Amino acid sequence: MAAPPVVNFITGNANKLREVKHILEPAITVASQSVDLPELQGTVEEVTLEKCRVAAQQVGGPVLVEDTCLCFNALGGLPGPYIKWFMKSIGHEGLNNLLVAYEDKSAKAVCTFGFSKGPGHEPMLFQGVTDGKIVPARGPAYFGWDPIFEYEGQTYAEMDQGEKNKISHRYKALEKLRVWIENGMKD
Ligand SMILES: O=P(O)(O)OP(=O)(O)OP(=O)(O)OC[C@H]1O[C@@H](n2cnc3c(O)ncnc32)[C@H](O)[C@@H]1O
Ligand SMILES: [Mg+2]
Repeated sequence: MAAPPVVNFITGNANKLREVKHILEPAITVASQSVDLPELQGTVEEVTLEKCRVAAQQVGGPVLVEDTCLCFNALGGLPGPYIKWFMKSIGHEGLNNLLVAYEDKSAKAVCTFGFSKGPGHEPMLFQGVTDGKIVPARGPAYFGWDPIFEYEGQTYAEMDQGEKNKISHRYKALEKLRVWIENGMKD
C-alpha cells in the first residue's frame, strides 16, 4: 500500500493542529512547523493567500496554512479576520457586548486553508463555513471563542472533539482539501 500523502501545516496554534490531525489522519499525514508569520489586513481570502505565500518562502517548500474568522452578521462580517485581536483585548464578554444593540446575534465561523506547492506557486484556497450564534460563554474555555459560538443548541466548547469535528468550519474546509489531495492535487 502506498504511504499516505503528507502535508506540512504551518501554524503556531496547538489547538488547530490537534483538530487538523484528528480530522485528516490517518488518510493524510500532518507534519507541522511553527513559523511566526506576518498577517496582512484585508479580506479573509487576501489574508490567507499572503500568509501562504510568505510561509512557502520561509519554509522553502510545500506548505498548508489556515486562517480562521468569526463574522458577526449584524456587524457586516466584523470582527472577521481580526477576531484574534478582539479576543485578546475584549474577551468573550466584550464580544457579546458588541451585539447588545442588535437583535440579530447570528454569526459565521469561517475557516480558510491555503496550500502552496512551494515558493512562486500560487496558493489554492479551501473554505468551510458553519452558521451559528453568539451567546454568553458556556463550556470549558479551552480553545479561543469556542464557549460563545452556539450551533444547534450547543456551544462548540460544550461539544466533545468528535462532535465539533463533524460539523465545524474547519472540518468542512478540510473535506474540500482532502478531496483535492486524493484526486491528485491538480491546479
Ligand atoms: O498560527 P496561526 O495558524 O495563524 O494561529 P492563530 O492562533 O494566530 O489563529 P488565526 O490567526 O487564524 O486567528 C484566529 C483566532 O480564532 C481562534 N480560533 C481559531 N479556530 C478556532 C476554533 O475552531 N474555535 C475557537 N477559536 C478558534 C484562534 O485561537 C485565534 O484567536
Ligand atoms: Mg495567526
